[in-house]
Amino acid sequence: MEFKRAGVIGGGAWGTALAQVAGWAGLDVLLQAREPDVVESIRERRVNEAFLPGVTLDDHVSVTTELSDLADCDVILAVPPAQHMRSTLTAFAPFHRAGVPVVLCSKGIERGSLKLMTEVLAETLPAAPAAVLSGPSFAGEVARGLPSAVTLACADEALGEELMWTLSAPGFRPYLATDLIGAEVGGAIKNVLAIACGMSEGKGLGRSAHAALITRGFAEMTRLGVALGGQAETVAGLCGLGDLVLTCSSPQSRNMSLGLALGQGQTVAEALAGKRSVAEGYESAPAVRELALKTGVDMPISLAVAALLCGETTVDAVIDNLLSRPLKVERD
Ligand SMILES: NC(=O)c1ccc[n+]([C@@H]2O[C@H](COP(=O)([O-])OP(=O)(O)OC[C@H]3O[C@@H](n4cnc5c(N)ncnc54)[C@H](O)[C@@H]3O)[C@@H](O)[C@H]2O)c1
Ligand SMILES: O=P(O)(O)OC[C@H](O)CO
Repeated sequence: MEFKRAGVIGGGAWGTALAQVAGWAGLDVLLQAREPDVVESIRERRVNEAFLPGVTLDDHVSVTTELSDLADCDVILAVPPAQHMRSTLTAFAPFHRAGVPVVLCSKGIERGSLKLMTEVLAETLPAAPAAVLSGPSFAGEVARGLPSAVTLACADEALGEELMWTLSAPGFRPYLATDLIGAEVGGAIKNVLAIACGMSEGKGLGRSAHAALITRGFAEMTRLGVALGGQAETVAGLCGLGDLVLTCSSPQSRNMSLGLALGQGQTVAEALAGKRSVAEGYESAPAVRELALKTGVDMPISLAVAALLCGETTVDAVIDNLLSRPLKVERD
């Protein structure tokens, strides 16, 4: 099947960057944004000034506020914040045609249900073949054409291959996988771990602590991925380890910069005040904690971040607790 018209749901930074990539790939792209100011700024100035300033959009990209306008698209990229995925897909359901694939591009775990985005998709658009696009990719870099590589996971290998070619563009390289769970878990957990790395940076704990957090955090995301039915090899790819390294290494990351602010002494409310953009680690951390407790997976760093974000502890107590855990073998 050849895809010609892509609908992108979610006019935040990443939805806009992916619309840009799809436009470069030669697709006719319709970007759906909720905010009238976003639609106006793209229509009039070809720039999403609210969420992706400074990037002029490709001529193949047009914009709408209406989900119904995406009814004739032959592939959909779903890019709302993870906590709004269910309501967004439910609103889109009347306009979805059976068999039109949905590529899930958001990173998070739904609070309350503790579900992955593929589970949310299966419940809201059961006739949609699912794919997951996830990996180390800052929207601003991707939308400017800087090189990046991501995992594109799809259980149907032929469809996955078609989507891989469809969504590849100069500088944007999707790598194929079939393990959707592994791809999703990596993207969701790295956001929580990036908050921990930011805190460590903000407290001035040094590069050694940073490397230890990344490595032990990677062990946490791998354990959870495997417990949920994913493969350790997938988590070790771009969607897991790759994204963990990126997100934990740059204050360009909203999650890492939230952690930095907390490490420097701001409260959660102060650090999030006035932000229009999403820090998915903050949103998903309580669900990650519940999921770890439910599955019996040992995730001390993620649990500590969740406790801090929920106001149950302090940065200093988190550090003390992590450093006083019993010593153990490295590989368990
Ligand atoms: N920004 C990046 O570099 C990047 C890269 C890869 C993946 N992602 C993922 O993409 C997803 C979207 O992030 P983003 O960076 O594009 O967002 P953003 O922070 O740039 O913008 C916030 C988005 O939230 C939407 N929103 C707010 N309230 C909503 C509601 N009630 N219902 C539906 N949508 C609502 C806004 O319309 C806007 O699109 C996240 O899961 C994020 O982890 C982001
Ligand atoms: O800014 P963040 O922390 O949401 O990270 C953006 C992307 O997920 C990086 O791959």
